[in-house]
Amino acid sequence: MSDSSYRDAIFTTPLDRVASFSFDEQVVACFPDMIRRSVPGYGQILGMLGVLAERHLRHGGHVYDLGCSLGAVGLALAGRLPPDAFSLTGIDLSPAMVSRARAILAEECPEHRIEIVEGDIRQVEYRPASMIVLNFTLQFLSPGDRDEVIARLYAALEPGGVLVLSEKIVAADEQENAWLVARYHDFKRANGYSDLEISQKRTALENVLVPDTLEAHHARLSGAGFSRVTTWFQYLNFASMIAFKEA
Ligand SMILES: Nc1ncnc2c1ncn2[C@@H]1O[C@H](C[S@+](CC[C@H]([NH3+])C(=O)[O-])CC(=O)[O-])[C@@H](O)[C@H]1O
Ligand SMILES: O=C(O)C(=O)Cc1ccccc1
Repeated sequence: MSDSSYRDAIFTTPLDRVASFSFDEQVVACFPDMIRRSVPGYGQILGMLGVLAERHLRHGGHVYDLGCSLGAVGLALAGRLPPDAFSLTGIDLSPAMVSRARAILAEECPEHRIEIVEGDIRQVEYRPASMIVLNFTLQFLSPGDRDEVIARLYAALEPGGVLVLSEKIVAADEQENAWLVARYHDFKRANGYSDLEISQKRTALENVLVPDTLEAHHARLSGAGFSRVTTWFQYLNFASMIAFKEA
């Protein structure tokens, strides 16, 4: 998949005015490279999603991949599970992402029952599901919309179902947060991004990607009814949680 992806050079040159980040054609063309160089643990999380599905997804159950971008979650599950093990609906708001995702999935796993729908995860009518994945998507919704989306996903999950939520996070303690952000910028530098790219991307993401604390995520998930919530992964200011609905 990354073979057909360009290197992310979006913020390499100085811009008079840095526009807000959006998932347009330019981002789609370099997205696999961008996300791998920008999200600590991205590849490891995808690998583990397949393992979590093997353990927690009811055989033949339905999966939602919300904010699916190029369909990486569906590809990861298809890489570990046979076609009869699950069906999956990926949903994304970006038309450019959706058309590219459809092409990738048709090419990579034509036997698996994976459909990609263009839509807003705040408005979809969900059908019963055994597993729901939000892999770095909730962070792009307005903070005021997040409780309701999680409550609706809880309602859509079958008893015994799981929700996996991966997010960029902020630490409540200012010093701890400053250290995490500084090391995150070191991580990006180590992955070939310049100081200019790091700072222009940061500006572009202001008010677009608004991170919550891990505590706020746990409180939201528990408040929606999930009986158990575990942070199973953290790498700097990026984390992934799994929430269980009572069987
Ligand atoms: N309201 C919305 N409804 C639907 N989609 C949305 C909405 N808002 C944003 N998106 C979509 O959420 C995706 C977030 S990227 C997910 C990576 C993927 N999960 C991966 O595992 O590769 C994460 C990142 O780029 O950091 C984008 O494709 C948006 O169009
Ligand atoms: O690059 C960043 O600063 C991030 O927080 C991660 C990211 C990755 C891809 C699109 C938007 C944000």
